[in-house]
Amino acid sequence: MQRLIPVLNSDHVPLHLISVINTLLTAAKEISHRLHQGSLAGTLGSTLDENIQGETQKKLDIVSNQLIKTMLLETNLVHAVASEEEDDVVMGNPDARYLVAFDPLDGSSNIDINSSVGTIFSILEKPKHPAEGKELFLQTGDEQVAAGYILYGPSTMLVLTTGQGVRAYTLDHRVGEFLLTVDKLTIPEETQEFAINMSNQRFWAKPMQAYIQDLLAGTEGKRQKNFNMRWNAAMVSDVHRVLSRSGIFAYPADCRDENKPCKLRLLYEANPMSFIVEQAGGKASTGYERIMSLQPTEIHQRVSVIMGSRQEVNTCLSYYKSIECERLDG
Ligand SMILES: O=P(O)(O)OC[C@H]1O[C@](O)(COP(=O)(O)O)[C@@H](O)[C@@H]1O
Ligand SMILES: [Mg+2]
Ligand SMILES: [Mg+2]
Repeated sequence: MQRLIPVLNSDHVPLHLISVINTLLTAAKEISHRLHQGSLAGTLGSTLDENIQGETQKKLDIVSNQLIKTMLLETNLVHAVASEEEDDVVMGNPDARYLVAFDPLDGSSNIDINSSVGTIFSILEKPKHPAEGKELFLQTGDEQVAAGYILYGPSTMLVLTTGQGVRAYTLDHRVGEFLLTVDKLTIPEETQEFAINMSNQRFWAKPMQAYIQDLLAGTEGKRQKNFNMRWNAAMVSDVHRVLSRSGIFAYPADCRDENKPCKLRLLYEANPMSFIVEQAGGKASTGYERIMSLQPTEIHQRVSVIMGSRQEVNTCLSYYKSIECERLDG
């Protein structure tokens, strides 16, 4: 089985970019170790703090953030980092080329129940125009030069794209290396499986309500087939299932809180996962526009997300085209 770095070399990925990816993986191996130690590592549970978005921080959110941030900045290859768990951008080497945005631990409510979580990252280059601080990261998803996630499940996996398709690697704990286990990940175009938090149903806009209603109607309804539902409550593992065996994943805008209509973050979650999904032949949209074409205005911006099997996403989007209603995400 091939190791990660020779694969990236054969894809002609620039050496400094390989080093940045490799640094992220060094941090991920440490996170994986601490997760596997569970209570023994003394890092389960919450802190008394909240992040900038008012969410309770788990101890492992903080530890993972610290590990990734410090290791990346120590390389001297990173110009700045932006993290879900940091209020502001953290500056690194002024002469370096790369910017890394990351969600250090995704699905962190799963930590204390010993269920799957992940790390998501997006790598950009310093823009050509003069920019400072947050402005550096206000680039569309199309500008990403690499994106990936590490899924800490029964095995620890890396799913990575540098814009040449998607490959999956599995961490061999005995040698401490990620080994290539899927050379070309592709999402089947059609599916009979969906992933959405159904408890928010009454708060969705009409198009999503109507679409899900037709899925639930099964063979007796318009779709004339039964659909299965799965929800792990960690985007990484829900999207990983979609990548592995087809499906549609959605966290649409809703009207629970008018100040926060969307849950998932554009820079740390939606853009990197959209890059991976599109590179695997799938599709990713807000319901109205392609996620990777959105011009970010804030680093912690949130966005409505619908992604997965191409034909199924198109079917879902047809409801947004045909049913008129006010947009909940403004
Ligand atoms: O609590 P819910 O509605 O099930 O939401 C789960 C969603 O929230 C998230 O956990 C948010 O990520 P964080 O844990 O990084 O805040 C997503 O991974 C997941 O899709
Ligand atoms: Mg997350
Ligand atoms: Mg997180």
